[in-house]
Amino acid sequence: MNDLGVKPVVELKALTRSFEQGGERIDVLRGVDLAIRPGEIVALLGPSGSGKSTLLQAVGLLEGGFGGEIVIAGHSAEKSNSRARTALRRDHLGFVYQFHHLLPDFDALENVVLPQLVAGTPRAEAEARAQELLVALGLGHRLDHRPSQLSGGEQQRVAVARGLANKPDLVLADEPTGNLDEATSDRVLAEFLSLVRGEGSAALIATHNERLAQKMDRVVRLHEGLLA
Ligand SMILES: Nc1ncnc2c1ncn2[C@@H]1O[C@H](COP(=O)(O)OP(=O)(O)OP(=O)(O)O)[C@@H](O)[C@H]1O
Repeated sequence: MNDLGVKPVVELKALTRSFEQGGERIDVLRGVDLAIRPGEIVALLGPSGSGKSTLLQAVGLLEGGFGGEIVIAGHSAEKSNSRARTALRRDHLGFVYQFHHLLPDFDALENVVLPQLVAGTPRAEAEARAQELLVALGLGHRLDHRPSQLSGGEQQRVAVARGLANKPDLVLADEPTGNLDEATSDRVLAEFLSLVRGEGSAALIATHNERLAQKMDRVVRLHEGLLA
């Protein structure tokens, strides 16, 4: 298929980010260019400290201080005020955090329902969607369990469902299975990728794991502040 004219879900143009540490300046990102097409699953590889989380924070519009340009679904983040950036995040992006970010006082279903209510989805619709995602991830019998009553793999599946709940155009994930054992990590990642593919979302997934990265559509590597 000729994809000329297909608008990327995200475009980074000459993205830079520096930090001051002990009076010294560290240039973590030194001019990163990246475009992700709709539905494309991209692995972001790089050693510890290479700037993967920093890059994901830029795309997630979670922090300022970046140079260059970030364009989400055709909208330039620099030209948007904070309200418009919040809307861009809500309408286009999903975040899969590690499972310790789940809300401990809410059960699995509610953890997936809440971000949808925040986005304005009516409760009945949000509950149906949450249930559908959790069932697809094999958690149909765990809907009313709180995170502390779930295994690590189950908690991470809830985090996956939560990240996909609002049907994002682009899912951002930072080491989404990093704190699971190898077999569970492989299983949860396979389910995550299959769900993302089924939904037609794009994804940018940071990982140290070369083997897991090979299961994605494209691998990009951060090296000395640039993407290879
Ligand atoms: N808020 C900050 N203040 C100062 N330095 C920072 C800050 N955030 C990140 N850094 C530095 O930027 C560099 C990149 O950090 P980052 O967390 O993006 O790397 P990473 O590739 O995600 O690492 P890991 O794989 O270990 O999570 C590191 O040297 C880190 O110390």
